[in-house]
Amino acid sequence: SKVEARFRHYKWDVTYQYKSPDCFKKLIISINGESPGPTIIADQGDTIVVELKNSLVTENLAVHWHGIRQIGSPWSDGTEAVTQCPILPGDTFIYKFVVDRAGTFLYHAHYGLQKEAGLYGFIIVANPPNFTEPFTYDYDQRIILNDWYHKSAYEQGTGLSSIPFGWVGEPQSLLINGRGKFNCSLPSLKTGVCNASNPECSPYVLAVIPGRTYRLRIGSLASLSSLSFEIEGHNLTVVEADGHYVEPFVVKNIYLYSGETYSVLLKANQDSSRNYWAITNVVSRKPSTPNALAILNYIPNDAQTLPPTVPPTGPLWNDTTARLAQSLAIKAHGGHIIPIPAKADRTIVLLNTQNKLNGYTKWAINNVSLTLPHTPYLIALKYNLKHAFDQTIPPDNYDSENYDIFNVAKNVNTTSSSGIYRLKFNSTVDVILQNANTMNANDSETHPWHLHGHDFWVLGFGTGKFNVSEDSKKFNLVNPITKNTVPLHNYGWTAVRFHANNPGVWLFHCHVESHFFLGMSVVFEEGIEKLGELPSTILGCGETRNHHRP
Ligand SMILES: O=C1O[C@H]([C@@H](O)CO)C(O)=C1O
Repeated sequence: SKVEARFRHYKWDVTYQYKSPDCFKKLIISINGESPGPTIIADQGDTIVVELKNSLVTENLAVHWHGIRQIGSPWSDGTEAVTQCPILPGDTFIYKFVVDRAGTFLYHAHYGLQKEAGLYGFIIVANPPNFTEPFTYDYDQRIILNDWYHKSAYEQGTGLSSIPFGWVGEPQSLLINGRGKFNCSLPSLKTGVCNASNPECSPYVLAVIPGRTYRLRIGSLASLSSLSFEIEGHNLTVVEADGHYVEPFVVKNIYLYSGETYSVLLKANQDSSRNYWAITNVVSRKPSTPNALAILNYIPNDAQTLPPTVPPTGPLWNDTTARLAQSLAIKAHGGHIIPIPAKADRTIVLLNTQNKLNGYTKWAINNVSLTLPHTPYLIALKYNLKHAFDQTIPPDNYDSENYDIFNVAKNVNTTSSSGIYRLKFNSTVDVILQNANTMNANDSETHPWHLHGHDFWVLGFGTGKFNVSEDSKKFNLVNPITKNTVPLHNYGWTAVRFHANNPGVWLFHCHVESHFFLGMSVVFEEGIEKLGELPSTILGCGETRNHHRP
């Protein structure tokens, strides 16, 4: 039984609204009044059409479809300054793309720091009807995790771009399916801004039927935090990661880095006379953000009845070993291994550093902090607008002999550039992400790296400085998982391989929103000459104004 590929049409109006997701009232960015936004539910092969109206009044907008490769539609990737001009206030932009693979994906704003303000959601793509998944379940549920700030995206962006540096700080709360709990009884709060009994911030309730198995699709779109998620008294069996089947493994808690998705199986096999806590907590950074709680409600108990127990506190924030172990445990499911090319045509080593530039704080890759151009790369490359961005090609390596990744660099100054990496079309590329100390002594952060336009094979993770001859021998070429987002653990390295076979221009960046904003990104181009005419709707800014716009 073959189902005809369909068009799925969405009409989204993006507006600011006053909402209290963690009981604290602030302006958030909504889609049709909602945050998290509506879930896109489609079948593999469907064409998604999103008519996106920017009703933010005074702000530009762009939306990225995270994990969708955009094969044949690189202009729909939604990356402002890379694949399109920003959508101006009052304008409507039409995103049109095919969801070519089944799995769990995300979407979120990709202009400035707007993801932080609440524009995010799920994309769930179902398999064809004759396809058998390597596991079974009774019900399919979704959990989207986020961290939450009370300052506006505008205020945060301005702080990050100022001298002295205005760091965004730790988030005020965490949200499970858009609900968290800020402490409204703090004496410093003005009356009326925080209301602990506002129904908008009542905990999310996951109702389960005793004995049944639930597939929980969990995704994180945190702006800063690495998270752990667990359900009191229940194991979780990990079965999918970033839209690929995983050789199942059982965990008590699952770590999620911003931009990752997982499916886990939850069996409702505990004491059905009571409810249980679900919690998410911050890991990797010293937490000063309260955990978010949700309720696992065994039907027919009252959903509002709080579990009789003290909520679990989650794993220790500084247990790097446990987090590395979970990264290493994720392998492609035996029946779903995507064959990996035996070797790479090119290896790019990317050193991640925190730096200064003329007194500003930046993040840099191989001592280059990316500045996004005013003319999107895709358009500049297609129309050969050579002045639109820096033609200097960034380095494939750093001075690894002389760089001490365990200490603050002697000279923390960096450079900035809008230069990009040009990849040979159809070549196989290895990227070694190398972490280092920040500008603070004894400090190295976790960075979730996300690649647009591709999935990559995860070759390996390690601690310390990557050693080419030793560590590359240990790459997993047997059953590596394919993903689009992967953590770079503190003081460690992460190696990935991808096939540069998707004509377009693609960001590869740290998914910590403020780090990307501060330049922690590179840009890959491949096969631009293979692209036909660009849609005129992506034009209109920078040097593209000279090209025809209807
Ligand atoms: O970019 C960052 O800046 C701060 C801190 O290093 C300086 O205040 C922090 O934790 C980051 O991730």
